[in-house]
Amino acid sequence: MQKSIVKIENLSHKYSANWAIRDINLEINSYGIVGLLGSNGAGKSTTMNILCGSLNQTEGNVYINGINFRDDPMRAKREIGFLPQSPPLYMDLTVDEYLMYCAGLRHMSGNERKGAVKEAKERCGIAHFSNRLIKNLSGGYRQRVGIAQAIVHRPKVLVLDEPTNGLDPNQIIEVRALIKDIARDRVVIFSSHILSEVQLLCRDIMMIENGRIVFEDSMDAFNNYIAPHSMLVHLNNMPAIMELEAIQGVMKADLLTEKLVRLFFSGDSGIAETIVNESVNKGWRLQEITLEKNSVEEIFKQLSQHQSNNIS
Ligand SMILES: Nc1ncnc2c1ncn2[C@@H]1O[C@H](COP(=O)(O)OP(=O)(O)OP(=O)(O)O)[C@@H](O)[C@H]1O
Repeated sequence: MQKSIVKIENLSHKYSANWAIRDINLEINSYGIVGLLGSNGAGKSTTMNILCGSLNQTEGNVYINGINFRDDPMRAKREIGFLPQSPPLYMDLTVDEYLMYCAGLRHMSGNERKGAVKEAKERCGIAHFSNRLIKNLSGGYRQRVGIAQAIVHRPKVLVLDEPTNGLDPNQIIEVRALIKDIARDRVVIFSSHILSEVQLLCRDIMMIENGRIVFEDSMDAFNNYIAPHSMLVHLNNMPAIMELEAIQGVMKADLLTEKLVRLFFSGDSGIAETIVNESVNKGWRLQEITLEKNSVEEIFKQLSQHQSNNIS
């Protein structure tokens, strides 16, 4: 049977009296980016810290390449790289000094270190800053150095806790491109509370809310789940509601004002075009159509609701 690259089994963690995460299960069997999405305080950092061996869980097991963290933490840690929310950088070291130091912390031999640092710098696009003090780098380049320290020992699993937080828009684009490239030959677990970022980068998505998984599936399945199901239609000559509800694909029409109606529809993407055609044919004088997308908060609410309905 093929070993999972990452397997999390019934993971729970409690800080003093309060459970921060409860019964998290996850299995990753192929390379690519898995997004961990959750609002503030949902339990992302707790999950990631346990996954990297920085925090000892209260209950459950974490396996990296089949190695149980509890049984052999040293060997499991060799397979994993971690960039925490605040990158662990030494500002008064140069990029080379810092990465050599990190390779040493990863128990790489003297001979091995030089090649590994060179490779990590090239992969992260910082080779030209080898002798620059870290404090003299921009935020985006510091983040690249943070990613380089996390991959210097060539781990097959990389965990990034909100890696684009605090960067300017150009730096965000560059760091995202770097993460995409790095995920070609490893698993990257990436946390964010920005839905659009996770949608852009990730192959799979896991959503946590109040310490519990509320959604876990492919990005495609998620996008289907959150596809808009309603639209606002502004018509100068509003027809009877029954006439609107008779349009194929329209489930329900709610009249909001004399000229504004909300139409609920099933998953059909051609519905807007149908409305335009009907409006032209019947002289409804269409002014505007707006698809109504769910906000992240609404999605969390729906998913949490869905989960508690399933439990009860
Ligand atoms: N060291 C700690 N001691 C006590 N409670 C903690 C500690 N760290 C986190 N918590 C609590 O555990 C819960 C989960 O926190 P966690 O930091 O894992 O969430 P998060 O999803 O990473 O949030 P954020 O996006 O704000 O970083 C929160 O209720 C938080 O207040």
